[in-house]
Amino acid sequence: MKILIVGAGGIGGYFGARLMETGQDVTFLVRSRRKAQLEQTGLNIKSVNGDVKLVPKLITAQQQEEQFDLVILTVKSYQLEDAIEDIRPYVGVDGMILPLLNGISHVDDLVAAFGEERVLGGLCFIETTLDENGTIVQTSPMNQLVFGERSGKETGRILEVQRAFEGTKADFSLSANIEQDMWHKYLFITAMSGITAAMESPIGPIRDLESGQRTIAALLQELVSVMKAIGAPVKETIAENQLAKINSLQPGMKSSMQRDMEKGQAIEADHLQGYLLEKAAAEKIAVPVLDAIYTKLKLYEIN
Ligand SMILES: NC(=O)C1=CN([C@@H]2O[C@H](COP(=O)(O)OP(=O)(O)OC[C@H]3O[C@@H](n4cnc5c(N)ncnc54)[C@H](OP(=O)(O)O)[C@@H]3O)[C@@H](O)[C@H]2O)C=CC1
Ligand SMILES: CC(C)(CO)C(=O)C(=O)O
Repeated sequence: MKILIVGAGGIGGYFGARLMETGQDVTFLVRSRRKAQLEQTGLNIKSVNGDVKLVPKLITAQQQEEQFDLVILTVKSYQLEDAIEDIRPYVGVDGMILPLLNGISHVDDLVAAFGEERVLGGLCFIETTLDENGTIVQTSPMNQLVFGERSGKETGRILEVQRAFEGTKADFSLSANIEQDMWHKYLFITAMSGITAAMESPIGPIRDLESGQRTIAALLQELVSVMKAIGAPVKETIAENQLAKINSLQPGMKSSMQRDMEKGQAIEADHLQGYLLEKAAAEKIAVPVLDAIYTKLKLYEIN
């Protein structure tokens, strides 16, 4: 299977490298600055699951006519619009697009651009960031990528993808309910990134405070009310489940949004918190904790 990974950043570089290690035919679509860096340094992963240095196959937009069976999209939400145009020539008529972005609304954008059939569901649980040399640093053991047909069907093509993902050092799992998994991850990350980024602290010290526990629980309840009001396929007990998950994370865990803020980089506030805030307004649901967190994130963006 010919695989194109769009972006060789934290998650794209990591999962791409894990696939390269098993001999998969992986190419990275990158922009010129990252291309020059990767040509000089190679693709370097420093990981609790095993370090690796590889020589990646690289292409840039409009460089060639080649088409790919599977396009794995790993850009940030605010880079999606450009990325959609850049990948158009590379998506074959039977090609599949597997987005790994946090959030949900990118699925609609991809379906609008490429059609229902082309777009799979996907998400990942991993903590990665790039250091000053462009090395991908992965700090906690979890490195899970979940994928599936959005219809939930076990199609021939999804089983082929599953075969291509076998035998890696990461945990690639096929889901029969990826739509729901994506909403659950969206709930988790909107709460986790909002809380850690707004409080400027890893999760441990926040949740150790009673007021921190109450804030996290209240935020989860608000987010779930909005999701249920707009008909998202979330489980009845999901707020409690996600609170338990947040309480079981390693205390030093940070979100990628928080790491981006620490580096002074752009954040995905509108794609994550902002999208649900808009839906809350449309549904006339009060979301005071989400309001406060979003305000803090917007102030970061403005300043
Ligand atoms: N990092 C993490 O721990 C996790 C992140 N996520 C989610 O995954 C997504 C990606 O995050 P992350 O990997 O951290 O982000 P990064 O910024 O590390 O990586 C994104 C990469 O995409 C590249 N890119 C952007 N646009 C294009 C384009 N048009 N063509 C080619 N390359 C492009 C960027 O390249 P350039 O250098 O040129 O800007 C950059 O290297 C986000 O939605 C995030 O929320 C999900 C789980 C965990
Ligand atoms: C919380 C985490 C690390 C889980 O994958 C994540 O998705 C992010 O920070 O973007």
